[in-house]
Amino acid sequence: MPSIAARRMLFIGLVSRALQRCPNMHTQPLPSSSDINTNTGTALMENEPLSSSDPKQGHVVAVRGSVIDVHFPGEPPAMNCELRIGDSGDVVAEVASQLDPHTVRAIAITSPRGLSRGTPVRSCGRSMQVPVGKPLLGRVLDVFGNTLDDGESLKSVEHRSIHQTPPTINRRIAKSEVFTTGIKAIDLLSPLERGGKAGLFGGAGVGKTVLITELIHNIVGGHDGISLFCGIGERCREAEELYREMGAAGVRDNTVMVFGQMNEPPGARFRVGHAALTMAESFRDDAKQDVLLLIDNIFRFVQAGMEVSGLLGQLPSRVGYQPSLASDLAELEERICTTSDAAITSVQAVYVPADDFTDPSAVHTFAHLSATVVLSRKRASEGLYPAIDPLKSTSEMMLPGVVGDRHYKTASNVRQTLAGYEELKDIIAMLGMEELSRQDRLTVNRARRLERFLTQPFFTTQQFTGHEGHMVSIEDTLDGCERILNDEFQDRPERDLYMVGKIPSSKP
Ligand SMILES: Nc1ncnc2c1ncn2[C@@H]1O[C@H](COP(=O)(O)OP(=O)(O)OP(=O)(O)O)[C@@H](O)[C@H]1O
Repeated sequence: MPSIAARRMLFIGLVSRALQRCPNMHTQPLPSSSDINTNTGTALMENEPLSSSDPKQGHVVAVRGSVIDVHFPGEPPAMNCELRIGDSGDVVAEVASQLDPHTVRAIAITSPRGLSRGTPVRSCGRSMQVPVGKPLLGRVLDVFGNTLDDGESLKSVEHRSIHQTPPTINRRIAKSEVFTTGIKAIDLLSPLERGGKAGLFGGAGVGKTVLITELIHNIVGGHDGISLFCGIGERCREAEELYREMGAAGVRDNTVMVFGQMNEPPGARFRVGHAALTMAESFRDDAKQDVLLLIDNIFRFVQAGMEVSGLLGQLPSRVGYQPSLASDLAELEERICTTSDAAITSVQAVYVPADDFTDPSAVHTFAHLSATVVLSRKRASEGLYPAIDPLKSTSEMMLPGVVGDRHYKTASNVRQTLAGYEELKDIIAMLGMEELSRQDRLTVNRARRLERFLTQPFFTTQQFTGHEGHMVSIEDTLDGCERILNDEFQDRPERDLYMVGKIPSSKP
């Protein structure tokens, strides 16, 4: 057994040998912030010719997947500065760290295919920019603001940096106003906040995308502001479907769609949320219009950040996530807020890996939201769609002063009844319904009818379910729940309440 001193010597030897092999890796002190020129001068025009004496020009010294090390003879560009690589500047990268006074490490936002050592690089002298303003309406864009539809290019439109600071505290306002969706289970148990952030949490295939599409259908038509859909790391097919559905619903003219889907490099998926927020902020701050921001899926943003962090060689933190998970997420989420000008209301789908709600990505996302709608695999397997878990879904709006006494009381009674049924399930499984007291049997009867009443046929699923879609007002939802809790449907079959909209009034 070698002594501690011998083991320490062995470790030091290994480290110094590794450092000799990669002389660029952290052997030189990182420049202090005063060494780095943050004002990197005027931006280079896209097709400006390169000149070998240009201090903004450098060359590639190493390429490892999406990680590109670039040497600049002069001062290196600042963090987050956009780099154009290759003679035509086709490959775009963003400065992610500085290795020594003349070398930066960048993450490719487009595919780095074809790059080699010595390839010329020019610094744009500014961070990545996207187009903003009214010309974006009705368009489908990528992370750079390039159009993905057949319409005109947006190159001549005003551009703005994707990196913006969140509004200061004195510009923010907090209002408690409910944002109705027409979906019974959401409006009753976890009402969304106007100008707030709501999350739709669920594992794979429990109905997040269907729910977000239905929200678009129900809200966008009645919303008199702008809607912005941001697709992060999901399937390209979903983008195409959404584009068609928006056209069919006649709401595309007031909508902007931005996509960085799963076939794009991690750098693009990591930055597409920032690009979408810059566009949303321009509508809020300049046009003073309310914005509805739908994000599918925020977990993919976290995942892209994890990939970028791994490529940069950072040590992973808990469950393999990037050490900067909390700050990456906060940087994005804190920009979504309501100011005295207008509001950004956001609904975000959150994939929960392996249905584990203690996963750091889910835990950190929870912290930013004012309403959480949790989707349950068990309910989905029973066909109780939308598979919203009534006991786990919550909202900060659920206060008598905000939603009103009647709503608060009905929602509490519904939860209590469903929680009571949950507790009785084990006893029923072991001993059967006969062994329950009369009161418990009544609870089971009400709870099963409530569960069925809270299912809802969606407009977006009517092609394959055969049930016609319904939007239900909160009054009709409260009325239906109260009638079930008052045992009006005690003797009616449960299936009569399954996949219906409102319950028709019994009064003539
Ligand atoms: N409200 C609903 N009514 C009927 N079927 C539904 C409903 N919601 C979801 N489903 C069924 O569940 C399937 C998966 O839904 P969806 O694609 O929305 O899941 P997801 O959570 O977004 O999955 P992923 O994480 O894989 O993207 C749908 O194709 C559909 O068959």
